[in-house]
Amino acid sequence: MFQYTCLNPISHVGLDLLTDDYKKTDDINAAEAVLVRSASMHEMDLPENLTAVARAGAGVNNIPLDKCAEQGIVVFNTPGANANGVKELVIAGMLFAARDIRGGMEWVLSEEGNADIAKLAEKQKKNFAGTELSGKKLGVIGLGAIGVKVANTATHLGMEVLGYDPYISVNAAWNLSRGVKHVQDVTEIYKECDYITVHVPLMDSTKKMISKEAIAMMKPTAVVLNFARDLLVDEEAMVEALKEKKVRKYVSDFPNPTTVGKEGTIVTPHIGASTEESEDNCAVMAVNEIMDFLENGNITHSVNYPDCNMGICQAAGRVLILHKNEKGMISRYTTVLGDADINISDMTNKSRGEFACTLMDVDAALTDEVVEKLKAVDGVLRVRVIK
Ligand SMILES: NC(=O)c1ccc[n+]([C@@H]2O[C@H](COP(=O)([O-])OP(=O)(O)OC[C@H]3O[C@@H](n4cnc5c(N)ncnc54)[C@H](O)[C@@H]3O)[C@@H](O)[C@H]2O)c1
Ligand SMILES: O=C(O)CC[C@@H](O)C(=O)O
Repeated sequence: MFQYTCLNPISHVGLDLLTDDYKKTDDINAAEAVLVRSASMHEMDLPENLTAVARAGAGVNNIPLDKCAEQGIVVFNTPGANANGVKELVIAGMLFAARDIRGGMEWVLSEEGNADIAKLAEKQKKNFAGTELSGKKLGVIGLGAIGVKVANTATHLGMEVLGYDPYISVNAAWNLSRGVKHVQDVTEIYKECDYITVHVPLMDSTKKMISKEAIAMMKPTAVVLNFARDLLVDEEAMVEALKEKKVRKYVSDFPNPTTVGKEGTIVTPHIGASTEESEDNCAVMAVNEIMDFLENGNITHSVNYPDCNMGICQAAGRVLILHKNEKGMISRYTTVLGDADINISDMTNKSRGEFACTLMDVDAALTDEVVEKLKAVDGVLRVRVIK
């Protein structure tokens, strides 16, 4: 029986995949797996029992990835599972910035009960006029799951699209419309674009990447959209630029005291991924990742360990070892198993930065003594006997 806990509401479409071998607990100390969305895990003590954290979403800045890795806890995310939901809201964000849809709706509500509203509207509508997206230049910074979808859709709206991503994956490049111009220098986007949208992960290297200097390069008519994370933008500088009419609008999905209610801001309550479809997709992917990890030791879409997969175990036993990426680790495991007269029938070893994993199928079940010897190898962070 595997115990899991949810730190945020997770769609039942995903949770329903869990078999009778899984039990939900509210006690994190009893849980082997955590399912989480945006709840911050940075201040949490990570219990001994915990072996896996699945983020039902893309951004993992709410999870202490290295601390988890050091404790042999594998962290997963669900790449692309909510990308369409975010893309659609980004397009809505552009439309809300282009035309005063909200002002117009508020005016209509303020005239509730006015029998002459239809006539009055014809006079008032000039106050809510705007511009069209077609023919405008859009710059997309970060061409991953979301950025590619936004860029491709914008080409269908008649926009001229510039994309910037020095680390673009082969898969993303394949999916990118040929109509998108791939720029090497992000300042081209800052200087030339009418709409600039950012879709990169929040990391030390991307914090405040939309800096005061970047904002100063923008056109006074520019609209900046941020559906990634608020800390990616120097928002103090942004609010100042909006006040001085040096940029036109800032559309953000991350409410905070710096931006809410400030001139030129349009802020939504982190609802980019809040669609039935995105929530279901994320939950299904997260639950499948957790089940394959707990039942088979396979790692798919991890963000702190390498991916590693040997399918379903057909041998007498399987063991997963999470360890430091150091020289000589495998020879130490094979020595322990050889000394115990246990043959390895299949094995895979993968590394990612400082961390690595070794998955081994063996011809005999491992005794407690052998497991203790594997745990005692210097550099080993966790040993999980799968079978
Ligand atoms: N508003 C929401 O509800 C919501 C939902 C999903 C994701 N997000 C945020 O959006 C981010 C992006 O999501 P995604 O699914 O597209 O992720 P992704 O990993 O598929 O794409 C991120 C892209 O950013 C690129 N990148 C990294 N550093 C860069 C840099 N310095 N300059 C340019 N490009 C850079 C990467 O190469 C990658 O292609 C997430 O990390 C998350 O913070 C928000
Ligand atoms: O879980 C959510 O609603 C937000 C998800 C989003 O911020 C993400 O990074 O995937």
